[in-house]
Amino acid sequence: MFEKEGRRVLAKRKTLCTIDTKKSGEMEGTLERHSLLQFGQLSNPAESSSSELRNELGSVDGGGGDCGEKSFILSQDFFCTPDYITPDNQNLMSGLDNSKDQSPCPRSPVKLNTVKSKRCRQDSFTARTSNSTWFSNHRVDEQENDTDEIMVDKIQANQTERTGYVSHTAVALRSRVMPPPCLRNPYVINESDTATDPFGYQRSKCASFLPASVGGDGLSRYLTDFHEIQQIGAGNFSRVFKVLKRIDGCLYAVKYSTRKLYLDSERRKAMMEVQALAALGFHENVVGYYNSWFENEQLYIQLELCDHSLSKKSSSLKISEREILVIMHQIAKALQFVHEKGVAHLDVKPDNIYIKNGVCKLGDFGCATRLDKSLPVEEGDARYMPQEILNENYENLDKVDIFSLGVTVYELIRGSPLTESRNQSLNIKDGKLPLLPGHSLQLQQLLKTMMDRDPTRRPSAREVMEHPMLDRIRG
Ligand SMILES: Nc1ncnc2c1ncn2[C@@H]1O[C@H](COP(=O)(O)OP(=O)(O)OP(=O)(O)O)[C@@H](O)[C@H]1O
Ligand SMILES: [Mg+2]
Repeated sequence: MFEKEGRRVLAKRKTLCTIDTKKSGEMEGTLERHSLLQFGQLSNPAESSSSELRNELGSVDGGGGDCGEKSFILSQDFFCTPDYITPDNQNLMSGLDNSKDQSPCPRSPVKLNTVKSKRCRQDSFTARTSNSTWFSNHRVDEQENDTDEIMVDKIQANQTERTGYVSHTAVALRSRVMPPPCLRNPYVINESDTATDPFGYQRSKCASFLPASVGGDGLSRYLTDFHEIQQIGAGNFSRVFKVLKRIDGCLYAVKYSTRKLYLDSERRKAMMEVQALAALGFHENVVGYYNSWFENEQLYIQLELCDHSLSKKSSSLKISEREILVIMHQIAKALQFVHEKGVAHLDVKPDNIYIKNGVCKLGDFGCATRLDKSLPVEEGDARYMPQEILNENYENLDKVDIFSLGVTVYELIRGSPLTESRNQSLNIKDGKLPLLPGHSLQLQQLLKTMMDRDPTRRPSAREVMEHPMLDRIRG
């Protein structure tokens, strides 16, 4: 039944596309060109008019990236959004309140049609489940197209019955018409959430089905929704890009896995990062999370865009004690928030602390786990890990983060990255810090306790935050 209805949506999509192509006008020409570019159907995208557009856009976005879609991006004007900013103080919950702004946007019939046809294609399953009247109203138009498609379905069903084999095409087709699975988020600790969750049943029912090939048909959500500006970072497993979201005209960071995640188990593991971010919610010192999706066997994560990571700052400039205290205070605040939610980060280090407008944000939740040890533990960068975790003692995971914050601050004071050297690492893991000339004894003493070999003697995140030495920056 799902296949049939999905087929109807596809057929409807075809109908809408036909209507679109019959219309003429400047915007339509631009969009058509845009989609040709996107699907690689223009033989030479660098040619005349498109290179003109690229030049103009280059002056808007700072010159980075390939931008052959100037008119398309300028079409953001239709949506009444500010240009080229990442929303500040993005409280995701309050962001949902539409009641405040009732001002209407200018309408463009051509634009609306185009969006509608795209929507039908991408959100076919959502439309099917959420708007059954839409389907009943359009049944007649689609019956002709359905006939062929139902035949294909029948043949496929017969084949499956006979051989037990499900063809690749059938799986791909099903992944387009079945709703994506609802997964239980292991980082959400409030039991009552699951009790009242209307999707609880489906969650367990389809938890083993994680399609990761959406976009394999040539439709890329990343390219459709975002204009890539430039690469801003790379980790062991991912690349991070500064992007402009076409529909809201704001800048974001999009991180995607460099490795293809073919196995269900690999995808589940990668998803833990977004599940942790989603469960944590908004905090000014935690990098903001907006969205995530699988495409082409890769996980894409849309994040708040920050200016740079702390490692860049630490290697280029000497940091004053006051700045050190501010960083320590803000990351301790982030850790207190994270720990209070029952989560440990387990990869605190300068690379994973980002700065935005002078505010520190803890990022990269790829190793985040539950404090109650109900999830597997995968420790982060060994240079910042205390001895107990290397001995697989997971009793005080929150104190692992405190140790790593101590090492991070020590590295910032040193002004050069820690090496993998065994001696250096042994001294640090034993809490043996060399004297740090030019820095107060009080700070050095606090660092020593944060890096104590015994995790129970390390202060909690709250104790670090409320340490009297930090009064200097609070006042
Ligand atoms: N939201 C962001 N804003 C700005 N830069 C970012 C953002 N997210 C990541 N980066 C940059 O990209 C780099 C790599 O990101 P990230 O640490 O999340 O990737 P990773 O592959 O998980 O890393 P790791 O190698 O630590 O496991 C960061 O060090 C940072 O410089
Ligand atoms: Mg990282």
